[in-house]
Amino acid sequence: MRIMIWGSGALGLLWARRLHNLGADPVLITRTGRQRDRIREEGLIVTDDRGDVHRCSVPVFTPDDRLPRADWVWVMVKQTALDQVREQLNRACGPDSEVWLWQNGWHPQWPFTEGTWYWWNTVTTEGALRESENRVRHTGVGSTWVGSLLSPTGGPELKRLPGLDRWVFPDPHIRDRIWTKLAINCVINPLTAVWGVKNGQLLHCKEFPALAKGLLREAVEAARLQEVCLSFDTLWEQVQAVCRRTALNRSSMLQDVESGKKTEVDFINGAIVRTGNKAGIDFALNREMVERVRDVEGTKGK
Ligand SMILES: NC(=O)C1=CN([C@@H]2O[C@H](COP(=O)(O)OP(=O)(O)OC[C@H]3O[C@@H](n4cnc5c(N)ncnc54)[C@H](OP(=O)(O)O)[C@@H]3O)[C@@H](O)[C@H]2O)C=CC1
Ligand SMILES: CC(C)(CO)C(=O)C(=O)O
Repeated sequence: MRIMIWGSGALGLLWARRLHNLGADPVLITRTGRQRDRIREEGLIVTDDRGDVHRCSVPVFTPDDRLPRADWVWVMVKQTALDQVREQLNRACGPDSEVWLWQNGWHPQWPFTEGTWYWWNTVTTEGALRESENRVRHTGVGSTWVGSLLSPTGGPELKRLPGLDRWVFPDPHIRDRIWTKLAINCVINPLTAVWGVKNGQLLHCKEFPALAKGLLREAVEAARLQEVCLSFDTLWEQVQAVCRRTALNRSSMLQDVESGKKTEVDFINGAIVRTGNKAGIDFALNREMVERVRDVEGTKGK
């Protein structure tokens, strides 16, 4: 069973070690030759959730190397790189390959259908932080769900990798789960990025409750347009719970802003705005978040 992890960032490095431990045959893909060579020379180093440090080595390539065929390709790049990777996948996918998409947010062309391969979407509540080219820290133990956006009964055969079912669960309603996470992210991510605060600090900001509830109301309405039924009250509870549980974390959007990278805002708040636009509705608060995050993107050095 060969699983190719396309994208050697936080999630990719975390899962490479986990798959290695499960006895799978993981292969990592890095964007740059520099990261590939570093992982080849030094291995990858994972600090687990208890603070113990583990080292392991796995085969690693760049997309331009000659790639082995993979049974499953786990695409673990940000949404901002997904279109580029999509065009490169035939370098590793055969007719029977299955592609798992691990991104937060909603891509405007989902569900993907190109190629002969199956496309699966996942949602994960794991937390991982990349500390260097070959080092990652497991910051939060969570679970992962996988399913098909096209058919509730579709999904990968998880038994192909014994032990995987400890972390990954089939979900016939993966669209609902994606939109639930997107709704939570549409509040926490832009506000932490724009105000420059950690997740827990949001709860102490005076403007937070009104703004968060306004963003959530729009998210619930957008989800309805995507045929997903979300409960506003449940989401508001979940947002506050995530802020408390991850109080000391810098959201992924804040981290991207701080390191001068493009954020995933177009696929989170932007997905809500686009869904509204198609129905002739202006989701003004989410639109404002897209604009405000774009304003701070690129203002900090790399
Ligand atoms: N980290 C987490 O805890 C969680 C992340 N997610 C989601 O998972 C996705 C991945 O997140 P995360 O791992 O944190 O992101 P990272 O930015 O840490 O990693 C993404 C990796 O993709 C690489 N990459 C970009 N373009 C290519 C390419 N063309 N070919 C190969 N590799 C490429 C980047 O390389 P380079 O650095 O060289 O640009 C980087 O190493 C995101 O959508 C995120 O929202 C979801 C839940 C939790
Ligand atoms: C849940 C949250 C907000 C945790 O930081 C997250 O998913 C992110 O940072 O992208």
